[in-house]
Amino acid sequence: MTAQILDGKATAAAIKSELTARVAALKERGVTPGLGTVLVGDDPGSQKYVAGKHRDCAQVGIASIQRELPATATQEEIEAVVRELNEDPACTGYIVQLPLPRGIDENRILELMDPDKDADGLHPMNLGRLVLNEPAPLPCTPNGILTLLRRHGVEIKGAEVVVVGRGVTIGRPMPLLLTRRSENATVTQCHTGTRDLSAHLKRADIVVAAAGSPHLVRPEDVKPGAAVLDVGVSRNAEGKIVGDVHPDVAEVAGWISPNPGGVGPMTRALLLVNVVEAAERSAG
Ligand SMILES: Nc1nc(=O)c2c([nH]1)NC[C@@H]1CN(c3ccc(C(=O)N[C@@H](CCC(=O)O)C(=O)O)cc3)C=[N+]21
Repeated sequence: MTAQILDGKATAAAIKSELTARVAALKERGVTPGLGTVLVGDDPGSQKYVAGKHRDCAQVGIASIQRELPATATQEEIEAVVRELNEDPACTGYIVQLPLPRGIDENRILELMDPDKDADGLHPMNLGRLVLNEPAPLPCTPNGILTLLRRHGVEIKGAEVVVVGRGVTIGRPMPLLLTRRSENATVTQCHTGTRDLSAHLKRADIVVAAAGSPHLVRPEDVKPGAAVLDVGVSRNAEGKIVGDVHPDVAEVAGWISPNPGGVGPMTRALLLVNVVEAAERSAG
């Protein structure tokens, strides 16, 4: 038996088609959602991700606002672009592509953003709202993972979930989403300081592998039938994506998210959801 696929590509396509109708309805009310992106430097990976986001926007009818700065841009120059997007009524939501070049204070840039235009859900105000159970744009990757599980009928309520990683975009917010009353999962967060990762993984009904450590999750550590989400993005010598989950895990797991084609497309789809929801709120 081999695991069933948590098909991020197909699920993202379904979400985008639902959004197309909501965007059309907004336009009839005179509001066009617009996604802004701020890209600093010329990292090919970042350029590719940002290009993908604008392609998604075009598909659902969201306007694109692209701002690019050279790798030599100063803190003040990046902040000026952020202030400009805060003021721009055509920009209903935006992201600052991370990471920013060395020497730039990333947190200061994020704090300067208008929290109501935060399409990533990573502004400190919105992370605070998440902790306080207040409505807020949700971090795209954790929300994408949750949506992927829900739409494949994987039971979250009561599940033992192990999150591997404690990064700001996935590891830290993921347990906050999973432990809401609406989800009711039980979460263990593991990280590089965890003494016995295998022991935790073996008990998990759902594994979210977001450590950025190639093939960290091995088949002998996975409970038969578990759902395993591979969020890791490392690259091998040929430039191909290597995930945090060993390919043989598919022989043991009940569900597995391919990588690519799993969590990545879902992250992009949930970004669009945040943009459309912000525009709907601003339309009243
Ligand atoms: N402010 C900010 N927000 C982000 O959401 C953000 C960021 N900065 N910095 C970088 C990471 C990375 N990230 C990805 C999103 C989609 C794919 C994706 O769709 N990947 C495709 C394949 C892409 C390929 O083949 O290279 C897939 O998994 O199928 C990948 C990576 C968003 N990030």
